[in-house]
Amino acid sequence: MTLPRHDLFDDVAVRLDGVSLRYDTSEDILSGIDLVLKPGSFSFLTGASGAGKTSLLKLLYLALKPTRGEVSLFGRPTSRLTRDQLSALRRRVGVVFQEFRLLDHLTAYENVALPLRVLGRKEASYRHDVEELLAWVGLGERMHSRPPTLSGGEQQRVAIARAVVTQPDILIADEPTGNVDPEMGARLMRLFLELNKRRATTVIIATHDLGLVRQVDAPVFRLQHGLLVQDVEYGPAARRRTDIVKTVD
Ligand SMILES: Nc1ncnc2c1ncn2[C@@H]1O[C@H](COP(=O)(O)OP(=O)(O)OP(=O)(O)O)[C@@H](O)[C@H]1O
Repeated sequence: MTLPRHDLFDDVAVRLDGVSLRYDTSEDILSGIDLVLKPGSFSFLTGASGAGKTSLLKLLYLALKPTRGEVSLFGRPTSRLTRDQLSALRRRVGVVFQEFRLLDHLTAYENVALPLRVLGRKEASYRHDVEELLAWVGLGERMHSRPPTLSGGEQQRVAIARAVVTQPDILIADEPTGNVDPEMGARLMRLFLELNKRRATTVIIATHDLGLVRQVDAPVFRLQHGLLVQDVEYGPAARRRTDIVKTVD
């Protein structure tokens, strides 16, 4: 019996096979990228400004189609899916955008609740969860404030709460600590780690903040000249190994 292709990859959250991306320019921004993210994994994506991090994330949350190659989510190749099938897959992916994309005329609470309203949920069924989530990200006191009156770090946390309120299987965050000080950056990182551990959410975070990357033992994928390499180990365990080598020397 021949299995449908997606059954072969059921233990994979995200898979890229030979993915290339070219905008309307002559050069590939991303070139022949292979990537596998296991369910429940936590990883970083780094690379210089303009290396293609945001572009790669857009492919992962199906906002862009690759020029060549295949993007599969949860074992399903996406290139031939209908619009409705793509929407269903996208609902399992939470995104924290680089520029937040909050609605200024809604309160923090309303912004976070919006994805649930769009899904047709009644407020009584989610009010408690949304309030609890806002308290979890440290915004219990500010939940009725509108984004323009919140600091960058507070807006960032609203964006994170909104991305996770539907309990996505995959969380994609683009420079989620770009607008906060190192202390807040470390706090946000703890939120991502907790989410990853509590719900086994697959998390991938694009950042060029290597200070942040060094706090966590997680694979680091680096984009360079359109290629993806996974050879960088920045986390505490990697540093301990380096220290041992130094001691032996
Ligand atoms: N819609 C687009 N049309 C044409 N070129 C684009 C488009 N979006 C991005 N690019 C180009 O693709 C390249 C990669 O951009 P991308 O935003 O993915 O990089 P990045 O690594 O996320 O950068 P940064 O760290 O500065 O956010 C850049 O040269 C950028 O100018």
